[in-house]
Amino acid sequence: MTKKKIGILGASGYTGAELVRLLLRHPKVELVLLTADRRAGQAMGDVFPQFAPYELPQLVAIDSVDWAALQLDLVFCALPHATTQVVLKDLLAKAPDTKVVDLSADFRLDDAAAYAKWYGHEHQALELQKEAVYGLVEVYRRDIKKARLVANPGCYTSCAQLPLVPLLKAKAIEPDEIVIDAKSGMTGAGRAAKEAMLFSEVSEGFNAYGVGHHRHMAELDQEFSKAAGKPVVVSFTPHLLPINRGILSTIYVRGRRGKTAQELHAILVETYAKEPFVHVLPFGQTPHTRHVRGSNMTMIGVAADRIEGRAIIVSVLDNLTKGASGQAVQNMNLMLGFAESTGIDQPAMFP
Ligand SMILES: NC(=O)C1=CN([C@@H]2O[C@H](COP(=O)(O)OP(=O)(O)OC[C@H]3O[C@@H](n4cnc5c(N)ncnc54)[C@H](OP(=O)(O)O)[C@@H]3O)[C@@H](O)[C@H]2O)C=CC1
Ligand SMILES: CC(=O)N[C@@H](CCC(=O)OP(=O)(O)O)C(=O)O
Repeated sequence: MTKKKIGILGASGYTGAELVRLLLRHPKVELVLLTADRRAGQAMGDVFPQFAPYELPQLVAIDSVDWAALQLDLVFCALPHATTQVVLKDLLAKAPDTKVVDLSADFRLDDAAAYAKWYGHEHQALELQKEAVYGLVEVYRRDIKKARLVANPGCYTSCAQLPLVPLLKAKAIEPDEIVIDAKSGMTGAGRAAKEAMLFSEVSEGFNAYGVGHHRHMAELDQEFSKAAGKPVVVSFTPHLLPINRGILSTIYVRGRRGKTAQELHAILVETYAKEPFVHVLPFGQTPHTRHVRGSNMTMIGVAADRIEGRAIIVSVLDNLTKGASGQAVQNMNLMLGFAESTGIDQPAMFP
């Protein structure tokens, strides 16, 4: 079988490099286009020495790409939000048969007004915003298979949605009493240098940020409202953890109509019994970020709170894998008709 032709926009960033790492082992695709901005013109192996032993296309500037001539089967877009919508509008106008998995936040929100409110400007590609399918595979698998443009979910939001969406759909928890206390490793902030991200300023410390106003609340509200069948407003606080990879969310919920923590656990066990990338631990056990590092797995633990009627859920994933590039490859596998786990079934690196 001829291999599918794949491009990665933003291959010199963290999620772009993670895509290259995963796709080098994928038997059904070949990487024919890698783009960069500041690093355009360089070899991938010069930017990331771990790729020097492999044959890869040189990094090029997006402006130099002839989309109509290339006719790629699928493009992963790993660019900053806002830039993404301009680039993809142009790409899909010139190559309408190319499929796209977008890792940015640009196409995750269904509503133009919500986008403008949370991102501070009008969306530049409203038609594409309407067309995009939200790419959390465990929830939208059937729609993703038919989609041309998939909006890969956010890393923080995936970590919270995987335990909470099934519980909201089952009407097993109070939608108005969800509290998500989330901590992310530093690669979540991308590779572009910022003073606040220096080792000397991040190591041996810990802080909350975006308190009460982080943009990921819009994505959580949207997806939780769909799952609950009524508007949900969620409490979510992100923290910057001085580790490279990983997100751990501690989530506080109240069972509805007397549902116990054991019953919530049973719903998650049943929901995910056949899912390759979500593992629910035995009741009372909780996961560590090391259990998922470098893998596409999400691990979920449920325990009873001492406060009657409440439960504590702990969910972990690797922000660069299930939180971004692994999830994106899972989406690609569905969109191109491959087995869903192809190229992303490696277990975690430990320690
Ligand atoms: N990091 C994470 O854990 C997650 C990230 N995301 C999202 O994925 C996207 C990529 O994130 P990440 O890989 O972390 O980001 P990085 O900052 O690490 O990489 C950004 C990439 O985009 C390129 N780029 C930047 N500006 C432009 C521009 N104006 N035109 C063309 N190319 C440009 C950069 O090129 P160069 O380096 O050569 O300048 C680089 O290749 C973002 O939208 C982010 O929100 C989603 C989930 C998780
Ligand atoms: C640690 C850190 O800074 N994390 C980023 C989220 C990661 C990301 O870029 O994800 P999205 O694509 O979902 O926006 C943040 O808080 O904005």
